[in-house]
This record gives sequence, C-alpha cells and structure tokens, in this order.
Amino acid sequence: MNDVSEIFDPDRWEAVAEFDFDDLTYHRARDVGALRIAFDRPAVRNAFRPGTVDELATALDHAKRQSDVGCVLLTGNGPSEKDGGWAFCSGGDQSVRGDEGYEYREDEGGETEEMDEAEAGRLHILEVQRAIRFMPKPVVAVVPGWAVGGGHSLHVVCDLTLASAEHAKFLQTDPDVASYDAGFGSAYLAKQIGQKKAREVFFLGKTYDAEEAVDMGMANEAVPHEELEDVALEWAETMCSKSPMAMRMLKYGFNATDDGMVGQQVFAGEATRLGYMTDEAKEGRDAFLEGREPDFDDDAWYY
Ligand SMILES: CC(C)(COP(=O)(O)OP(=O)(O)OC[C@H]1O[C@@H](n2cnc3c(N)ncnc32)[C@H](O)[C@@H]1OP(=O)(O)O)[C@@H](O)C(=O)NCCC(=O)NCCSC(=O)c1cc(O)c2ccccc2c1O
Repeated sequence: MNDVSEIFDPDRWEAVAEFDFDDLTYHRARDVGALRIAFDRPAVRNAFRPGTVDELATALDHAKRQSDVGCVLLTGNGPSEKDGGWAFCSGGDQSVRGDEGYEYREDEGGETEEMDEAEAGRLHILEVQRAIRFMPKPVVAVVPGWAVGGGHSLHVVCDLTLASAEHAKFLQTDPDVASYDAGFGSAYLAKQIGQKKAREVFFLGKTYDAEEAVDMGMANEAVPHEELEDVALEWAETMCSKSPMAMRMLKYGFNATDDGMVGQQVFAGEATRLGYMTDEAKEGRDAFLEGREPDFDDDAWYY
C-alpha cells in the first residue's frame, strides 16, 4: 500500500507543498484541475479534533483561491491498520470532547495559559460546512467507508456524494452522543431526502449502505471500492471542463433558495462581479475618477 491510502493512485497526484498537515493529506491532481483533501486519522475512523478542523479550514481556503482549480474532492484515507475498517469521517473525536465543545490537547497547543477561554471548546466544524457551502466550485464527498455524525453532515453539505459500493455506510449518531447539527446536517438533509426520511435518519439511527443512500437521494452514485478515486477524478475532470462562471452561478443559485439573505448576498456578489466587467460599469467608474457625469446613452435597457 502507498503511504496515503490503499485506493489512492500516487501517479495521478502530487502533495501540495505549502502545507505539512498532521491530520489531513492534501494533493493536487497532475492532469486535472482538482484538489484532494483527505482525513488522515484512519485508526479513529477519521474522527476530527480541533486541529483537524483548523487544517481543513486552511486547506479549503487555499482550494478556494486556486483559480485554475475547478473541483475539490473531500475524502478519508484508509483502511485502518488496526482492523481494516474504512471511513470518510466519524465526526467529532469524542475523546477530546469537553463540556463546551471539542478541546485542543497539549500536542495541538491546547491547555496553555495564553489560550483564550472562549477558544477552549470548539464547534468550528460548522465554519468548515460554510466554507464548503460557499466554495465557488463543486466539492465532492468521496465516501470510502463510514460517514457518521458530524462526518455525515459534511457529506450532506458537499455538492455531490460518491460512495464505495462495498464499504460506504451512512449513519447519524448525533442524538446518541447528545449532539445535534440542527443546521445543514439535518434541515438541509431533509431537503435532499424528504422530511420523514431525514427524521428517520436522526431519530432511529439506522445504518444505510451506499445503494440505499443513492436510492434515498443523499448520494449520487455507488461504485466499486477499487474504482472510487478514479471515478471521483473523472467527475472532477468533467466538471473542470465546464464554464467556471456557469458552474459558480449554478452552485450559488442552488444554494440561494435555502440560504436566505446570505444566499442572495453571495449570488448578488457574483452578479456584481459580472456587472463590473461590462463597459457600462467601467463608464461609471471612469466618470467618477475623471470628475464628469457618466454617459450611459449607448447602454441598452436589456429585456
Ligand atoms: C463510526 C463507527 C460507527 C464505526 O464503528 P466500527 O465498529 O466500525 O468501529 P469502532 O467503533 O470499533 O471504531 C474504531 C476505532 O475508532 C474510534 N472512533 C470511532 N469514531 C470515533 C469518534 N467519533 N471519536 C473518537 N474515536 C472514534 C473507536 O473508539 C475505535 O477506537 P479503538 O481504540 O477502540 O480501536 C463508530 O465508531 C461510532 O459510532 N463512532 C462514533 C460516531 C459519533 O458519535 N460521532 C460524533 C457525533 S457528534 C459530531 O460529530 C458533531 C461534531 C461537531 O463539531 C458539531 C458541532 C456543532 C453541532 C453538532 C456537531 C456534531 O454533531
């Protein structure tokens, strides 16, 4: 096995050199404008601790800023050396859950005198959900095994979900551990699979395999485990071949209907960007800078 993940093809990716993460691996495809961000804690089913979330936020922010990248793949490395189990992500690491959230441990710079009390217990995976939601390009959850709790919510907020036919398993344990993602993890899931089914996911805590997840409408496709990452890269290649502007406007258009004023703001921001590119907008800017009245006489009132 290569040192990243059993189904990772090292010939197709190179590590993003700027970062040396502890809990993630971060790669750029050699031939496609795609990035691969992977949880790298297979021994604990890729549970996230605060440092994992910090790294994820850093990688996603970097991914957003790569203007030659059209797709981000989010996945989990595996299998676990302990027992061969596969995971996308099993949510918050319960072993570092304090009374107010997930806590940095000493090896992550935690419990120091300098630490702000308000920083001690973290729930900032929600900020990562928003980074995925507002990422100006598609984010694909590539699910090689368990997607559980906060890990399940991450797949829900991704634009697409591709699942390992043999190993992907979808489970919500939030109410078992007295946690609740009452935002995208539940309410947005209900938009995907319907109210009754979403309530079943949380209230009964059943485990669904890849085919069931596809049938329910929360995963797009189940493919053989060995082919998972190849198919993910094919999807990325397909999406990268399309108009970046159209893909961005479509993603924000899909979001806007559920995201209230923030969704409108994000969509409108992109509309403003396009507007600024017109001669009409340049005339408005130039007239101000030249201290004259703007002349919009040649600009049509499009209908
Ligand atoms: C994921 C499982 C269903 C897998 O079961 P399986 O039988 O395959 O494997 P094991 O149970 O033996 O696990 C192997 C190994 O991994 C450790 N582990 C697994 N998950 C976690 C975890 N989340 N935290 C810590 N450690 C974990 C397990 O202890 C074993 O270790 P050994 O040393 O014994 O080998 C099953 O493992 C499982 O159910 N896991 C727990 C899933 C869970 O409850 N996750 C937390 C849900 S709450 C959450 O994620 C969450 C986070 C947030 O930050 C939020 C913020 C704001 C709102 C809501 C949030 C939220 O809900």
